[in-house]
Formats: sequence, structure tokens, C-alpha cells
Amino acid sequence: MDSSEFSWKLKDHPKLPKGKTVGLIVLDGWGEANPDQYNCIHVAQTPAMDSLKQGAPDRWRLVRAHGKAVGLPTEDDMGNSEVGHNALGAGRIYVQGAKLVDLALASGKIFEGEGFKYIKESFKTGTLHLIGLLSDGGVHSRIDQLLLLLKGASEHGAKRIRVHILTDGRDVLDGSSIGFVETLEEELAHLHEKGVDAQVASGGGRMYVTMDRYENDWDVVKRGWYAQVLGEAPYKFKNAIEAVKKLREETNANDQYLPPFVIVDENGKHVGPIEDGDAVVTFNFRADRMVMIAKVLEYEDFDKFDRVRFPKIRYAGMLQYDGELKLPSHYLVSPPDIERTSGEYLVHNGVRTFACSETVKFGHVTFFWNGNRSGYFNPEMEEYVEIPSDSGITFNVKPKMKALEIAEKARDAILSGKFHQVRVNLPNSDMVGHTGDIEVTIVACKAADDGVKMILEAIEQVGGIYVVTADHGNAEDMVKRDKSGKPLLDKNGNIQILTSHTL
Ligand SMILES: O=C(O)[C@@H](CO)OP(=O)(O)O
Ligand SMILES: [Mn+2]
Ligand SMILES: [Mn+2]
Repeated sequence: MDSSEFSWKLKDHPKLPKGKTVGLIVLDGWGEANPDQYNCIHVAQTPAMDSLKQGAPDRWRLVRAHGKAVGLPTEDDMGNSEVGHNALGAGRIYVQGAKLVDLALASGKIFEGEGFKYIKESFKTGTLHLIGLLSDGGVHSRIDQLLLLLKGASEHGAKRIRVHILTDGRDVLDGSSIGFVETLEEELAHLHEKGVDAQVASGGGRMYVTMDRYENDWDVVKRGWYAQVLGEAPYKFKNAIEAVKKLREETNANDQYLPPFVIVDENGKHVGPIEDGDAVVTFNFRADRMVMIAKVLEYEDFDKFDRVRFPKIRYAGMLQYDGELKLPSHYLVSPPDIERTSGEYLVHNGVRTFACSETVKFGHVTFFWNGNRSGYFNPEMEEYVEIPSDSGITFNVKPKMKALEIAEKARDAILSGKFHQVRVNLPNSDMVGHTGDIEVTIVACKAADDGVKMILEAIEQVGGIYVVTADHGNAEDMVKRDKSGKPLLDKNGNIQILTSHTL
């Protein structure tokens, strides 16, 4: 479109009346699957959602929230919050970070871009550090991309490389971290044969080390800083395979929550703290869980914890994670240019918006919704309310989370008459589904349904309109299955719990 033709003005809807309040509910991780005992949404009492499905079948639609339908590379890619909320908020499908990184690696353009040139300056005398999630989950990162980055960086002059791994178990099966570390170690051994000094230097589980989001718990990021930058951690090992195996056995932690560890040499010295003159790349493409570490690595002024030492490094993200903050300022691949999102249209058309969730999902209905931009388009027209999440717990301990509080805020916003769009994210089915705790996930689904009920009642009271949807699946299937749909068993005869999202 020629920019002179462009107008923010929206036409009236052909059918829906003007001036009605719209309640928009995103049930995080609420999908459709065959009804059996591992489908927590089916097992849970969910009268509000059932009444929608049964009471208005002509208005009930299944939507595709995975694969190419939401801009992911392949049909095997499960949906996730970032792509789900980006698509909902923008009303359009963008080729997402995962795919953009694939393309940049395949064409080799990643190594010609500004970001790579910037970090390359450090290769002569400094070390290249790569920090990120080690799995093939494809939600935040992919190990094949890391391996290509390692290879390409060494071909472009990196002589000393240190990898700081974050184990997954959330987008992939718990326990699979060992295999991913083995694969990484093989590639590092190849590099070694070619004369590159490449090793794993530190690690920890993604939910306990580094990958917090929306500033829920800075201690998570601090643990990572100590291990990665300062070289200090409660556990020390000679190699990463041993580290992951022993920590799983000895601390009983799962992959998501492994405690931080560092790799040390024969003299007990850390093999790779981050020093002045080094280069650092965070290799996750997804934004939310990289914003906090990007701030710590980049911001001169920083007061969330004592960094002890703030090395002068060249830092680049795989992508730029926050388009508003322009964070980080250097990146290897340009993020999808998500523009003219629905939120921006609304403020230009005099529609007042209220958005709410609890901390762990707050950015989903604000930051992701607005195309990975933090902040308001117009604070006079919008109000965003964050309900503080519990921190330092896994959510199977409190499966109701803040669903009730979110619903109450939404109800009050609807009844106040001040807003024409009230949007929320109810996190329960997703956050508790990720713990793999089936019994408790059932409680979580019920809690989300209670939230839906309260919001719909408020909408009915004001004669409004509602949309209830989801960003991807999770709680509707809690077990890994074979192709025919039969649950898979592990070597002890137990079912293999599925902690991840679904297709
Ligand atoms: O917790 C997360 O980071 C992802 C799973 O990796 O879940 P969601 O996309 O629902 O936020
Ligand atoms: Mn989600
Ligand atoms: Mn999730």
C-alpha cells in the first residue's frame, strides 16, 4: 500500500453493533484433543467452556495455532505464546523468529550482517560466549541453529568459544537434556580437531537460571550472571555431560530446574568466565525470556542486583528482543517487523482498552499482543494491569494461580463502562500443564473456567460481546504418544509425561 493511502480509520463492522464492550479472553495452553484421562481439560469440570461449545456450536471454531498457520517453519512446530499472541494481536501471520534465523543461516547472510560484524571484532583476542536454551523444542531456540552458529563463527575467525547452556525439559521431554549435551559435545570435539578451543563453560535449568520473564524474579537471572560471567556456582564439574547426569540424580531436580553449575579444569579453575574484550551472543530467537538477560548484559545503569563486575563486552542477541527499547542494540537477525497491530488501530479509533494478566503472562496481552513492544501506544486510551505472580514456586503448588484476581479485574473494568475492549490471559492450563502434574493440571483448568464464567457474566450484564480463544494447546494432552495415539511408556513402564505445548 502507498503510504499516502494509508489510514488508521476503521470501517464499521457489517454486523456487530458499535459501542459495545468486547471481552477478549485468551486461555493459555487450552487445546482440543481426544477425550481421555490424559486430557485435563476434558477431565476437569469446565461448565463455562462446555456451555459455549454446546450452547452455541455455530459460533465455536477450531483454530490452527501451530506450524505454518502461525508463521513457524514446519507443521511439526508446536504453537507457543509468542507466535500465538503476535498473531492474535496483529490479526496477521508473520514469518517468525525461528524461520528468519533458519533463512539467515541457510543463506549465510547471518555472518555478513551488522550484528555478526560487530561481535567479530572481538574474535582476535577475546572469547565468543554463546548463551541459550539447549534443545530442539523450537519455541525459544533450536540446537541445530546453535550448531550452525558454532560452525560459522569458527569459520569466520572465532578461536576460543564458550557455551553456556540452559537445559530445557519444558518444550521437550524431561531428561532429554543429556542427549542434547552429548550432541553439543560432539560438535565441540569436531571444532577442537580443527584447532578451535571450544567448550561448555556453565549451565543450569531454564526456569531456575537466566530465563525468567517480565521481571517476575531477578534471582533467576542473577544465578545465571554468577555462573556465566563471574564463573561462580554451587556446583562444579569437569564436563557438562557429567554435570547434567549427576545433578539430575543427586539433587533430584528436573531439566527445567537444574541448579547452576560451572565447568572447571584440572586445577579447579572455571574454564570460561566472561571477561573484558569478549563477545557474547544470546542465541534464543524468542523475546520474552531474553529481555532480562539482555538488560543485564547491555545496560550500564542497572540496579536489580549487584553484578560485582561489569565486563566490557560486545553483545548481540540472535534477534532484537524489544522493538520499543531497541534491546539489545546489536543482533544477528532482524526480528519480524510486526506493525499496525490491533492495539494501535484501537487507540487511533477512540476505542479504550484494558489489558490484564498476572506477571508470568502479563507481557503476553501487552508486549506480544503489540508486536513485541513494551509500553502503551497511548496511555490516555489504554490501561494495563499486572497482578503480581507468585515467584520461586512451580505452579503445581498453586494451580489456581491468580485466575480469580484477573477475572475480578476484568469484571470491574467491564462494569466500569470505561473500556470498550477488555482483554486478559488466563495462564493456568499452560503454566500448570508445563509441570507435568496431571492431577493438579485438572484443578488448574477448572480455575481458568471459573475465570471465564466471571468475565462472561459481566459481559452479559452490560450487553457486550465476547471472544474466548487460546494461543496454543498444552493441558489437553499430557502424555507422549506413538503415531496411533497410544501413550508411550518409559523403560520402567511409566507413561512418558508431556510437559510441552502440543499441535
Ligand atoms: O514458558 C515458556 O516460555 C513457553 C514454553 O517454553 O510457554 P508459553 O509459550 O506458553 O509462554
Ligand atoms: Mn502460551
Ligand atoms: Mn507455555
